Amino acid sequence: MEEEEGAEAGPLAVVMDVLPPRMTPKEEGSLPYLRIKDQTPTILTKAIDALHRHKSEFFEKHGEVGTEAEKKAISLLSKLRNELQTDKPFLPLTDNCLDADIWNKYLEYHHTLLNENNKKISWFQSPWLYVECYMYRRIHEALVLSSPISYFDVFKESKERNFFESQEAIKTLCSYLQDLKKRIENLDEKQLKDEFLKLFQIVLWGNKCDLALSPNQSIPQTSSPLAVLEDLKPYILVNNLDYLWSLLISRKKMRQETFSITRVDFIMDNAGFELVTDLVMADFLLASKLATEIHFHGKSIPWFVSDTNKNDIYWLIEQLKAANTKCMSECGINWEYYLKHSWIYQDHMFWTLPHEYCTMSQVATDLYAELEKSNLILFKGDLNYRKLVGDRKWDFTVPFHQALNGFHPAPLCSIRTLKTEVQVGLAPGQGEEITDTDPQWMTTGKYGIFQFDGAL
Ligand SMILES: O=P(O)(O)OC[C@@]1(O)O[C@H](CO)[C@@H](O)[C@@H]1O
Ligand SMILES: [Mn+2]
Repeated sequence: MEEEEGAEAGPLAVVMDVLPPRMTPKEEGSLPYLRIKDQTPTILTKAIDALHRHKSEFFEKHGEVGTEAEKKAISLLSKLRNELQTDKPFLPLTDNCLDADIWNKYLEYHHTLLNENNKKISWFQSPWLYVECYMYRRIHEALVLSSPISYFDVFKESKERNFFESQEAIKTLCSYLQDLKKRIENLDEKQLKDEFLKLFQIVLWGNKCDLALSPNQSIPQTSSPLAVLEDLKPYILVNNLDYLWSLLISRKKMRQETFSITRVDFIMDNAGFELVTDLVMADFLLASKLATEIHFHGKSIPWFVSDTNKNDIYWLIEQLKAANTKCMSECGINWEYYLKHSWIYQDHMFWTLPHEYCTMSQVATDLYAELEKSNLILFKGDLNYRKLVGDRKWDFTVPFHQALNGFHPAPLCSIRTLKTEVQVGLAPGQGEEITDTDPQWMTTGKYGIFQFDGAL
């Protein structure tokens, strides 16, 4: 057990005096160790390759200054890769971005936690969540310091490739949505619930597609995403979708008398196919009147290779509008309109800090207050889950509510395929039973959860 860090958690330290230790790459052979050792250098190498490939574009746009900037960014990223591989201490950020101060304070704070046996804040000695987030922030710093090409997203091409390679699945989904919207008014409650459950499962399995886990390969959705849902049901380890349905349908029924709005927030994860599933779900929630207001929360900088930022959404919509399949272009036109008029896109810097979510009410008071206005917050993906439960070595049976450690802005649900060894809220014996038949169950993205917390 680890002592809670008062400086970071503030008053929370009083509520929770002991917490399980955080995941860390310290131990050779552990999953965090292997991911930092093998996967992150590959991600950096691919980022460097992306800059190389755009050399002539930088020259055409900016002349010699562009070429110099490309060289500078490459040398900063190579230096970063070297720091990582030789386990050098973390350096403070030197750019002038708004969050640099918070990052540097976080580094200082981790220094204050050090004791005799734990000598430095470095790539293999620090909490894994911090190490990974720090790497993506340093990649951003390398670009920021390389003006005039600071705008360049080193992961853009991989995100775009995922979209193109998932064309068939995207077409199937768009066509399904357009057809569903035509008949939605005539569905009875049971039929509507069936569609709700079906689309949410598509959203869940869409999270298999992240690119940080397999930097060398894109995982496109080639088969029909709808046809495989029944076969995948046994892999849903926690299924609280009924709570989500009860919450939204009861608000819809009572809305006339009591509630004026039902607000659903998506804390988004990956671009490409997964993003399409989010937009399909949002469109369905509004068309079915299960929700009246949708907020999307994206990342403000390139993050964990495939995470969605504002440009990725607008790029996707342009692609859909230009598609020569009617259902896709219709989705593109509708979603562009919704983003102008009703869907709200926000990208708070907190989402790209290394902090676990139980600190949000102190570190990002404004964002916490914003989320308190929601009626249901959907946290997409593995990284969001790690931040929700603090990336700690919890027992499988610890209740989700407890692992959230005081983070309860509104009813929330994690929708995540398992890619790291963090999981709470399982039935007694459930985790051990799966380990017997499938020892890799926590890391392959084969299993998923819909895990809800909140009052109904
Ligand atoms: O959040 P996502 O996109 O579902 O997954 C992100 C991820 O692949 O990146 C990290 C790689 O080590 C892990 O947190 C996780 O496995
Ligand atoms: Mn992601």
